[in-house]
Amino acid sequence: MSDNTTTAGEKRPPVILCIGMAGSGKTTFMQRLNAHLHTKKQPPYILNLDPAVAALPFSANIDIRDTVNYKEVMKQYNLGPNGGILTALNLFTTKFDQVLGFIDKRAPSLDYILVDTPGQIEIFTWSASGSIITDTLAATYPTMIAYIIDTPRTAAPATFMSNMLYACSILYKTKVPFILVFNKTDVKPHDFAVEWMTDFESFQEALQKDKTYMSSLMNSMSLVLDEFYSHLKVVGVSAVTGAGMDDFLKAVDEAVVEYNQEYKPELERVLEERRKKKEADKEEQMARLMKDMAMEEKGKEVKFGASKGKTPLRGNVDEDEEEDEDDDDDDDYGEFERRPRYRREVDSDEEGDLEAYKADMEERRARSEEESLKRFISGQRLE
Ligand SMILES: Nc1nc2c(ncn2[C@@H]2O[C@H](COP(=O)(O)OP(=O)(O)OP(=O)(O)O)[C@@H](O)[C@H]2O)c(=O)[nH]1
Repeated sequence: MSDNTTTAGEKRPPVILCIGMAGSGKTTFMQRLNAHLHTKKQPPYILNLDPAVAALPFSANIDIRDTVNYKEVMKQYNLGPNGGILTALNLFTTKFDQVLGFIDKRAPSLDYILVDTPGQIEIFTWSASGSIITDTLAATYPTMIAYIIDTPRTAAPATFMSNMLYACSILYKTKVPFILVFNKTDVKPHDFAVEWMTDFESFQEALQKDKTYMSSLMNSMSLVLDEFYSHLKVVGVSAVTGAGMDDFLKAVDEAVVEYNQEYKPELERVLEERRKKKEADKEEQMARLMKDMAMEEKGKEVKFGASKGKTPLRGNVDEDEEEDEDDDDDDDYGEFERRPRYRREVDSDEEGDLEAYKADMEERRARSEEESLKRFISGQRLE
């Protein structure tokens, strides 16, 4: 058994997301795995995310079809089958926090959580809801992708390459541990695939036999895939006979270790970075707010005099400062536009208004609490 408990002793069963091209045997594989785990007395918790599946050969604990009627969605939104499946998945994703709540409650008694995805692979792998579901699960549970491949149909180098490129794109998009499951090995063993993935030259040889214009393109792409193969776990299974199921569970254990050693620390680093950025943003906003408030206070003060029909004077200028004003105009005011107006009006014998204003200010000062007074003064005093 894998180490799937946290340091706090909470059990975190692995989540296996089954993904595969239509007809690769995804549903049959899920059925087989479910039966296999039942015989091992480790019944899995199953989520079905395919709203269009007519009948499931196993019972799902949470079924998207119980929440969203995909045919109704098609009718209501005037959509085709793919649009209907995508919209149904989107609607379901809006409730995924509740789904997670159910899983969290059951998690301590579980060993595995299996997720079946829509047959139209791109609806899950390239949709926002697919990413949200994967990321949400991976934030809490050791989550991995089991990419089901139809082995007999992948025996040609060109289809093999296409399938690998697709798998590669999913791996780099989700970043969770990845298990390549070569299914239908009862029809064709997957040894050729393992050889192509481990021995670059043997794949080159196979490519030589392909005389189409694609072969040179594939030649160069196979070089790129070399690095990708090193991140994969590969197993061969037969969903029909049950062969290879224990190998698959071993790969799951390895994927849990990989999740804990690579994905989780990276996730924590990203979360920490986000938290720090949020904090910095908050501080910046606060600083801006304080600055704006100080400006507002200045503005209010001008209105204060004006609203009483008085000279729109700048605030608590004490006498010493007033005396200084003639000497260093620019230093005191900088670009403060109200300054010339004040000077002009004081110069035009409005000392009466000034006296009234000062008395008013004294009254205000007396009413204010010490703290707000300090803020007021520091906001208004001329440096
Ligand atoms: N010989 C053999 N046939 C298999 C195996 N797994 C699945 N099949 C057959 O492959 C066909 C497709 O299997 P499904 O499980 O429906 O495939 P799927 O990927 O779920 O298909 P969608 O529902 O279209 O996504 C069925 O006829 C299965 O019986 C296997 O291991 N060996």
